[in-house]
Amino acid sequence: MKKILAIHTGGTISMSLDDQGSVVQNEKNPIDNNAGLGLDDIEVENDELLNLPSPQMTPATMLQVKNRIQQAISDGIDGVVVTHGTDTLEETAYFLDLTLPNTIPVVVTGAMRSSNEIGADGVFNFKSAIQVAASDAARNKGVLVVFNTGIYSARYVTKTHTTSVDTFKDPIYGTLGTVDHDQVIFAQQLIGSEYTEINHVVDGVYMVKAYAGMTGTLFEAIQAAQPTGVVIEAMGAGNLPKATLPAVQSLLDAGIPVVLVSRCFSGYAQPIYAYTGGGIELQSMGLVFCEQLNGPKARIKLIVGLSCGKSGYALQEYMSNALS
Ligand SMILES: NC(=O)C[C@H](N)C(=O)O
Repeated sequence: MKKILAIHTGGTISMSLDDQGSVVQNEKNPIDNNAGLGLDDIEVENDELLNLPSPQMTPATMLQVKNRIQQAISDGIDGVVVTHGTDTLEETAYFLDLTLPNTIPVVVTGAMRSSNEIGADGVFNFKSAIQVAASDAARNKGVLVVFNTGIYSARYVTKTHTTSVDTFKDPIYGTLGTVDHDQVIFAQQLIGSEYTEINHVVDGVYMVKAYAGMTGTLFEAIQAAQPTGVVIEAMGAGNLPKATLPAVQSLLDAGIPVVLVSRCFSGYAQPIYAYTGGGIELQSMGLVFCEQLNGPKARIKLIVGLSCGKSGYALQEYMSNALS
């Protein structure tokens, strides 16, 4: 019999609707008793590690989850499920993907409707995640996100809708697979995987989104805060308004790594344009293009890279390698 560890961290999956119609936290997690799962051939052990709405997750709490999983791997567990709030689920999932060895299945899930709402999706997603975590086919696929029958790579998956149960999508590659009743089916392989050992996380990695008419003000404020790194969600394929350039140059001159992604929902950030503020100029200034990641994920990767001591060329290579 496969043994799966379910690590609960909070979020709507652990919450319920009160008499006023507000979604509130519970002291006792309603899904940690395995009731109604109907999975007699899988042993599930529950660990209430955290009980946080996911906007309160931080890189430090992500590290706590990573350390708990690493301990479970040493203890010989067959697979791990992490339940999590959906707002920052993609960040924790990618953090785990970057920092855990790619061996046993590690599956992150959550819910969009709290436990006592009509059509609550928590138990269904929890069951699907356990099925994937217990599946041999899910090994060596990196950290996975299972939601509303879809199986996604943690590297690309993102929350696309504020309330729909069909919120998680991979805008570049689609699903890796699906959970259909008792079957776990994979249609795609994971290409490339790299894991980085860390035992602490750096602070001071900021993220800012570009907009029409942007000037250097936000970059100056960030520089005044003595950042360890900056991620910019640039426009289109990777361009910035020219009024931002002196302040961005000043960050680079101070030796602060500045990573560029696109603010577009899908596609790749690439140095294509040669006009002032275009990607070609930004790359020659020293900004690092991070091709396929969205802003929050590029920020997680920069935190992981800096936390394991990477700098200079090694950090640039790490950030621009699309397959880790
Ligand atoms: N659906 C959810 O889990 C959203 C909730 N605000 C959270 O992330 O904790």
